[in-house]
Amino acid sequence: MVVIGREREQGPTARLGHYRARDGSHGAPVDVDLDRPHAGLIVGKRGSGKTYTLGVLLEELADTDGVSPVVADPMGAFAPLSAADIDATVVDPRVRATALDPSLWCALLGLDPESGAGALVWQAAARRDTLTEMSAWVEDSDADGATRRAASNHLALAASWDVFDSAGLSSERLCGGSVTVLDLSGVDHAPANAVLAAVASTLYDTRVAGETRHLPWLLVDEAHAFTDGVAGRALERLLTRGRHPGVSCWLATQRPSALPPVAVSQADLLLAHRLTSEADVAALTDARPTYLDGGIERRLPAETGAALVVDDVTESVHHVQVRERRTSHGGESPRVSERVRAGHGTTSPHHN
Ligand SMILES: Nc1ncnc2c1ncn2[C@@H]1O[C@H](COP(=O)(O)OP(=O)(O)OP(=O)(O)O)[C@@H](O)[C@H]1O
Repeated sequence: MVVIGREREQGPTARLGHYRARDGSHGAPVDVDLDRPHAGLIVGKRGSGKTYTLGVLLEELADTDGVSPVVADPMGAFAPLSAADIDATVVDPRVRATALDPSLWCALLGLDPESGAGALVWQAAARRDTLTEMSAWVEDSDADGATRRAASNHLALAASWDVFDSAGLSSERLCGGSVTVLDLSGVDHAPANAVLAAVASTLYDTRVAGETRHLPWLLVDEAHAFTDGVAGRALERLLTRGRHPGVSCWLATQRPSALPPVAVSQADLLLAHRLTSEADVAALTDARPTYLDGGIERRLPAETGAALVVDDVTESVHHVQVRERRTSHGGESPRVSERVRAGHGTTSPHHN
C-alpha cells in the first residue's frame, strides 16, 4: 500500500483507490494521509468523478477517530449519507451572526468599511451577538438618518436570507466528530456564501482557541460558487493558514480557472480527473511545481473515476483509479430512462 500526503508511516489513512495501469488494470492500493491536515484540490470536467471522490473521502473520514468532517453541499449530493450506515447528519444551513467577524459582515453586505454605513455595521457586529440586536443597535445609534437607514436596509437584506439564527450551527456540532452535511441546495449565492464563511470561520477559530481536540476537515463541492463570494476570504484563510491550527480544506471544482491562484498553489494534494478546457489545464500548470516535467496535459486521465494525483508532500505523481463508494452517490444526473423505469412517465417503446 502507498500512502500519499506523508513521508513517514504513522496514523490513520483513507483508502482512495488503486494504482491504475495503462491497460486500466488495478495495481497496489493507494491511501491518503489523514494524520495531518491537508489542503486538497479535486478538479475535473462535469461528470468526471469529483463529487464521487469527495464522497469516498467522506466515507473514510466518517470511519476515522479524531476528525470532524463537514461538507458544503450545494447540489444536495450528500443528503443520502444520512440514510447510510455512517454517522452523518444533514443540517439546515443556519449560522450564528457572531461566527462572522465584522470585516466579513461588511464584505457580505457589499459595504465599504470606510463608508458611514459600513462603519456602522462593523460596530454593530463587534458589539452585538444577533442580527436582531445588530439592527436595534444601528437604529439607536446617533449616526445621521441616511447612514442609519443605509445600514438598516443592508441588515434587513441579510435577515431576509433566513440563514442567521442565534441557535444556528455551533462549534460543538461542527467539531463533534461526526459528519456534518451542510445542505445548501436551493440556497442563493449570497446566503450560501454567508453560511460557508461562518462555518469556515468557526472551524478555524475553534481550533485556534484550542476548544476542540478534533481536527476539522472542510470539504467544499462546486467550490467556484464560493471563492468569488464572501466565503472565498474565509476559505483562503483555511488554505493558507489552516494547516497550522489543524484545519483541512478540500475544494472540488470543474473550473479551476475560476479559483483564485492561491487555491491551486496552496493545495498540497491535487486530484485531477478528466479535464479538457485549455484555461482550466493552464490554471493548474501555471501553479504546479517543476517536478511535473512535461506538463500535466499529457498525464490527465480520460476515464471516469481515474485521477492524476500530485502530492507536494513527497513531490510525486500517481495515476489512481478511485475506489467505488460504499454509500449511495447522490450526484448522478437524472435520466429519462430511469424515470420511465420508476413509473414516473410514459414513453414510446422506441425510446426505451
Ligand atoms: N470512482 C468511481 N467509480 C465508479 N463510478 C464513478 C467513479 N467516479 C464517478 N463515477 C460515476 O460517474 C458519475 C459522475 O460522477 P460525479 O457525480 O462525481 O461527477 P462530477 O465530476 O462531480 O460531475 P459534476 O461536475 O456534474 O458535479 C457518478 O454518478 C458515478 O456513476
